[in-house]
Order: sequence, then C-alpha cells, then structure tokens
Amino acid sequence: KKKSKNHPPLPPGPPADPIIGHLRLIPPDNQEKLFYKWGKIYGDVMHLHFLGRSVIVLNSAKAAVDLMDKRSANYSDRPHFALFEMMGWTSTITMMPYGKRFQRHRRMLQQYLTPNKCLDYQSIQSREARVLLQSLLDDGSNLDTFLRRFATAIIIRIAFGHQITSDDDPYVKISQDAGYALSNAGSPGSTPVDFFPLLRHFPSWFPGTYYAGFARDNKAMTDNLHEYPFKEVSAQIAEGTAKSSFLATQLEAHDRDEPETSNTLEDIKGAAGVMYCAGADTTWSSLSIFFLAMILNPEHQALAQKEIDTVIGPGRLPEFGDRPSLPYLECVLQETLRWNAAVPLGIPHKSMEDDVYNGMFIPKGSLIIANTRGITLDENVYKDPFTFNPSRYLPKPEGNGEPFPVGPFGFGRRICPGIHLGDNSLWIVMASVLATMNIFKAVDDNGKEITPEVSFTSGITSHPRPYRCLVRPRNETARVLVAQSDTSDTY
Ligand code: HEM
Repeated sequence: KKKSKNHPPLPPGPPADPIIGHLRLIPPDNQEKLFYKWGKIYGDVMHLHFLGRSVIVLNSAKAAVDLMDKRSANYSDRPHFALFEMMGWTSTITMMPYGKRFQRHRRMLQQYLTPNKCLDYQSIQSREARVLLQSLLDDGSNLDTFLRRFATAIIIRIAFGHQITSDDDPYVKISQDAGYALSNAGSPGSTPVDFFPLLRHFPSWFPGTYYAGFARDNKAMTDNLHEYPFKEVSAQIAEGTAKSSFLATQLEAHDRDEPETSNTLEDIKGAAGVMYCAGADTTWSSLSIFFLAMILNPEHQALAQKEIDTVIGPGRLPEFGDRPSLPYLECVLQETLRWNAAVPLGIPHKSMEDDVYNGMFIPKGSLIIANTRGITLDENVYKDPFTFNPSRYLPKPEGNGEPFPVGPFGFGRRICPGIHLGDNSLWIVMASVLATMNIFKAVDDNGKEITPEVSFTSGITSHPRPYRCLVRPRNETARVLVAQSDTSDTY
C-alpha cells in the first residue's frame, strides 16, 4: 500500500485471491493459452502475483522488444530456479543470474556459435540431413526417431566431436534422459519448490514435494550428462585423438591459459552440457512442428516444392548457398516458428530495478514472461493467426506483407546463442525433405486418412503430441538421388 502511493499503478490483471494471488488460477500445463486469453482482456502487459512475487506477462512483440531488447540492461536477470539447481544444473547459463559468471559463459558459447563459425558446421548439418533422408527412405513412418537423431547428432558432433552411428550410442541415451527430465520438471521457476525452497527438505509424502522428489531422482542423470563427455574428451586429448569440438577447444584453453583468466572445469562442463540440452530438443521439436504443418497444409508443401524445383531442379540436393534464392521456403521456415513456437513461454527473465512502462509500474525482481505463443498469435499483426500460411509474409498483392515472428529465439542479452546453428538445421532439413519427399497423412486399416490433432505437450520445450504420417520419395529420380547421396563425414 505504501508503495502504491509513490509509483504509477501496476499493469492490469485478473482478480486474484488474497495472499496466494493468482497461484490457484494458473493451470499446471500450457499456461501460454491462458495468458493469451487473458491478454485479450487485460492488454499486452499484464500483472499477476504469486505469494507477493510480481509476474509480468508480455503478449505483444512491441512490449517484449521495448522492455527485453531495448531495456535489456534491466531485464536480463533470471529468477532462482531452485528445482533445476536441485537436479544438478548449477553451472548452466540458462539458470544463471545476470553477472560476471553469466557473461563468461555467454562469451564461451557465443564465440563458438557466431554466424561465421556456423558456416564451418554446415557440412555436418548437410551430412546429417542426408542421413535423415536415407533413414526416411528406409522407413517413412518412423519420423520422430529420425528427427531426434538428426538434432542430437549435430549437437554431439559440434559440442563433443563425437559422431553418432547408432541409436544405442551412449550420447543418444544421455540426451533422451536429459530431454525426459527437462520436459517433466514442471514450468521453470514456477513449481512449489521454486516458491518454497524449504520444501526440498520435506519428506516425499508432504504436499507440494512431488517435483523435489523428481529432481532428486534425476540428479544422477544430470551429473552423467556433464561427466561422461568430459571424461571421454579428456581421454581423447591425452591420447591425441580428440576431434575438433567445443569441449576440446575449451579444455585445451583451460590447460593453456593462466588459472586467473581461464574458465574452471565446472564452467566448461556446464557450458558443454547446456549445448546438449538446449540445442537438441528445441531443434527436434521445431522440425516435428514443420512436418505436422506440411501434413495438414499440402497446398503450401506443393508451393515450396515448386519453388525448389524451379530454382534447383531434380539433379542435386539443396545446399546452403541456395537459401537466398528460395524466398517461399524462407516463409515456410518462419511460419513454422510462428504457428506454434517450440518454446512457447520462452524462459522467464527477471527485472533488476523498478521501472515504468507506458505509465505502468514494473517492480524490481518481477518475473518477466514473454508469451511467445501469444505474441505470434497477435491478431493486430497476423491475419487468421491460427492458420499456417507462409504466404502471409510475401509483399502485397501476393501476400499480406506481415512481419517475420519476433521471439521464438528469445530476447535481449538472453537471446538464444544457438540461433544461427538452430536456424541452419531447420533450413537444411526443410529444403532437403521438400526437394525429395512428399509428406502425407497416414491411413488407417480401412484406407482412411488420419488427420493429426494439433496438440502440444507442456514444458520449456513443447512438442507436438505423437502423430502419424507417411513420408515417401517424390519420384524415382528423387529416390535415386537420396539413396546415392554422400554421407561420409567430411568435417
Ligand atoms: C530451433 C532451435 C532453437 C530454438 C527455438 C531455441 C529457443 C530458445 C529460447 C526461446 C531461449 C530463451 C531465450 C531468452 O531467455 O530470452 C533459448 C535460450 C538458449 N538456447 Fe536456444 N533455441 C534453439 C536452438 C539452440 C541451439 C542449437 C543451442 C546451442 C547449441 C541453444 C542454446 C541455448 C542456450 C545456451 C540458451 C540460454 C541462454 C541464456 O540464458 O543466456 N539453443 N533458446
């Protein structure tokens, strides 16, 4: 009350319960949908509170850019993720407060993932895209396994210098375990343990301790994710057999640099581990969303194929150099990111100082949630936002001249450092698959087409719920092209 006399009003929000605030109103799953609905009533900057802690939800690109990009010096902190810390993610940039350690981690990752550096990784991505095509040729119904392997293989190769050759590879297993733990640990920063860290010391039968038990049970997995690659690559360096990789580069610098300037081993393990868990799941999910969109929108699939046929022809597979010549494919990629962003609520930021925006007070220490799903469905920007329509970006009169989506890779000083790598992975798969394959609805035992539901899991990364589809070569020329494509490792 005292504060409200001295500062402008808080942003509007729905009525809340005394003391616990909006806690009871927030569903455990798919919160982005409710925030989007509320945004239409209360506006694009909304205030909620959980037990006295302010939460600001941003539902428009303008508000998110104004605050998180333009005032990023104030909006780049992270809340305390007590649950993830319990699980062992203590040296992980994603969970780190803003400060010197965060900046060191950011530098390590960014230096390795600049647009220029990413040019070096394109041969890995092209190779893995060809492996994906050949797998689809063998078994066009096992898409999900192949997409996951594609996404994992690229990260493992770049982060640890290891090439995945089978689904039994220990790195694949570690990635699956990490994906499971991260997708089932509740919304980051919003589980009971995050609000009441003391709960971690309570017995498992005590109400609200479920996630604490989950974190304890999965800690060994997180430790393994950090220790296994470290031991493997350290041994390879000692033997002189280490391939070029993020981890090898960092470990060699650690041995070379003075202790005062070098990163600690814990920092290095944490930075390598985050590439693994932040890079694979997001890429896999985005590709799964692409296939879902293609099954449901054959007319856009056909338009993209026509463009590829005209520009590239049937004699070769697409290469990264073709990208500027394929504007419609670019629209398909952007529309995949917009239609159902794989990280629907981004990762919460935290404000560091009191602020005022458009006459509304944003208290220091507020949790800032950019509702990417809400932003990309904003009817003020996108006509028929729930419709998958890549043409919306084309200039008038062919399209609507709408802007590419803002936010699927986050904002400000926290924007995804893997944006160029991730974007390239999406592009090469979309281009290679559309050039050579048709993506169809699966059919049931009676020959009737099965239309997949557009439904998503809840978690930091949201995946389409399992759906069936059929992927077949477009013609004999495409089949031969894929079968004969070179999958040797040239990196
Ligand atoms: C299509 C693929 C990807 C999508 C959609 C995606 C999306 C995101 C989003 C929304 C954030 C939160 C940004 C924020 O807090 O504002 C993020 C953070 C992050 N991403 Fe990605 N990402 C992708 C691929 C990758 C890849 C390939 C890597 C690494 C190799 C990566 C590494 C990270 C890291 C380390 C962070 C935490 C940054 C920080 O806290 O400062 N991501 N990503």
